[in-house]
Amino acid sequence: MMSKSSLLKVILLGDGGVGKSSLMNRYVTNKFDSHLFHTIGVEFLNKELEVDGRQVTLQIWDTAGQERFRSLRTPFYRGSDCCLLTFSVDDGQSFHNLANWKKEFTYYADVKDPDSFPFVVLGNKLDVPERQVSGEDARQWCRENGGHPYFETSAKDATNVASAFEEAVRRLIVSDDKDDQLDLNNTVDMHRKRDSESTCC
Ligand SMILES: Nc1nc2c(ncn2[C@@H]2O[C@H](COP(=O)(O)OP(=O)(O)OP(=O)(O)O)[C@@H](O)[C@H]2O)c(=O)[nH]1
Ligand SMILES: [Mg+2]
Repeated sequence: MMSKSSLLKVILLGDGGVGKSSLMNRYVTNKFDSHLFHTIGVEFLNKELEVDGRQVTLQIWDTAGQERFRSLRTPFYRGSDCCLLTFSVDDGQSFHNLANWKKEFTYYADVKDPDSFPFVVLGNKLDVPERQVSGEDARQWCRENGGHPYFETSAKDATNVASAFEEAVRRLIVSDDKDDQLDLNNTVDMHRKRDSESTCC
């Protein structure tokens, strides 16, 4: 049950250089640095926000995408409420690697039901004219791999960055309310069982 002001852990995964750190920095500090160093391990920033009337503290975990840092980042996957699978639209290989990132996350985060886990897919660097990945190909991948929401973003000019993070939170609120509804229904069922017991004696 999400308390009034809930802490939600969102993790950014994807190839080195696709723009994960830039997306986090743009969203939290509204800054963009065109000479960012590669992330080593993980870093996180918090952001308070209100989505559909709910106060949320978003804890955004930014991970190192380079293969050599795999052992440094994987211990931090557990406990994530949402995973932002990130590629850049000017890097076809980073798009083809999305499946590997999803598999790596599912394994190390010990996700019980990957089909219902909230993944959101981000195609970053929308501002770069030389696209290697079309929006249609990306949307098709999302449809065929779990119906994940897809956003095309630019950390450089801030296009769609806030809406991508807010959609991730919205998904969590919706799924949490569904869980609550399920809990509520179970409580009501329990009540009905007691009635039937009382009639049998
Ligand atoms: N044109 C453009 N450049 C971007 C964008 N986002 C990031 N970059 C640049 O791409 C390079 C890599 O960005 P990072 O944010 O460091 O990428 P990363 O995914 O964190 O990389 P790792 O830390 O190695 O995993 C940097 O030079 C950024 O300035 C974008 O939306 N548009
Ligand atoms: Mg980084």
